[in-house]
Amino acid sequence: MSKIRVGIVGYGNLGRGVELAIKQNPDTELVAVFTRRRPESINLITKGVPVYSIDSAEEHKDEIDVMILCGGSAKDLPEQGPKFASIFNTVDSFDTHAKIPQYFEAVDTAAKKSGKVSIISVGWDPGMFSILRLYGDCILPEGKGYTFWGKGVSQGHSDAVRRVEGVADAKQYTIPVDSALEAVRKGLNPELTTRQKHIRECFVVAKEGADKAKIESEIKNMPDYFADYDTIVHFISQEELDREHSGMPHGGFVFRTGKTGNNGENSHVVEYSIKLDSNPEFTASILVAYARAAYRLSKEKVSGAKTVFDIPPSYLSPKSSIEIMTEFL
Ligand SMILES: NC(=O)C1=CN([C@@H]2O[C@H](COP(=O)(O)OP(=O)(O)OC[C@H]3O[C@@H](n4cnc5c(N)ncnc54)[C@H](OP(=O)(O)O)[C@@H]3O)[C@@H](O)[C@H]2O)C=CC1
Ligand SMILES: N[C@@H](C[C@H]1CC(C(=O)O)=NO1)C(=O)O
Repeated sequence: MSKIRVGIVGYGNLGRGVELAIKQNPDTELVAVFTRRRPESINLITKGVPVYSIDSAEEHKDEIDVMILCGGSAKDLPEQGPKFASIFNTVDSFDTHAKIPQYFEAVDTAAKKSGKVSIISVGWDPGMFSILRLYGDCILPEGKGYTFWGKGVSQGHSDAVRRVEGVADAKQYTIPVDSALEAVRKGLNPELTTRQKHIRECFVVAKEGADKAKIESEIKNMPDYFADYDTIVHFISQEELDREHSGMPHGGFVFRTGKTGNNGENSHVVEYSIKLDSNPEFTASILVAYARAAYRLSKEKVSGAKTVFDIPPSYLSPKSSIEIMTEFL
């Protein structure tokens, strides 16, 4: 059986994660990586896979079944998402939550015109956690939903900080407020603002001569990323960032608390959790599973933009539904 031919656009943390995830999925193969940098400067883990300039991607459109877009959501995907949807079947991890509606429309217009399928905002949040929130909302309509992340490294927020003028490198930690988390776990159904649920802590390497006060202000006031949070900014050296903050662990929780019964006499607390050693490698594994779904949808001549809500779970797996249903026994 022929393998699903995958391309990667953008070779950063997520791009490397996808390269590794493809090795763990025998029905897929990595065909090529596309980058905005000099291709010869990119050292892949997989020998023999070509690296091309992003500008040459269309020349390879007949060689690739699904292109996985690994650019940053803050600046890259708003342009790359629609552009690549006009040429390839795509999967991406766009995670600027507030901007997902307009991103969906832009990608949908391009994909419908090209007859391609594009699954957007794939990952764990948005992505898997979105699905868990939907289940909770549907199953316990008389209830409340809560999402907590961390403590861990948000790739989206770290990427957004790295794009600030004067920043050479950065990592952002998301820290849940313990008292909020415990109140939810106890089923107290607290009313919590965004600011009451998480703190954001950034470790930033400033470029030589950069205006640190301006950088700090731009971070703390950044709409959709930091403006609604209490944010701490530390300026450190590149050596310290590399030494103390090289990992990208993360994790999170999705809760649903609700009542059932004639007079709401029965209470329920549903909790899902993940604990990740590598945020990018875990996210990449989700992207590759959805690349399998995009491939199957393309064979059914489906086109346009889709979210994770539109994808039958069985399309993620190389196994049959019945096999999956019983294999845990
Ligand atoms: N939905 C979800 O659950 C999740 C979503 N994400 C999303 O994934 C996005 C990508 O994250 P991540 O891979 O960590 O971001 P990176 O900063 O590592 O990479 C982003 C892009 O920057 C370029 N790049 C990478 N390294 C360098 C470098 N050393 N010098 C110059 N350019 C570089 C690459 O493009 P090029 O090769 O073209 O230069 C790459 O595609 C995040 O913005 C986030 O939105 C991440 C985790 C979870
Ligand atoms: N999209 C996130 C994945 C989770 C983590 C997160 C956060 O820490 O704010 N929000 O969603 C990421 O880029 O890591």
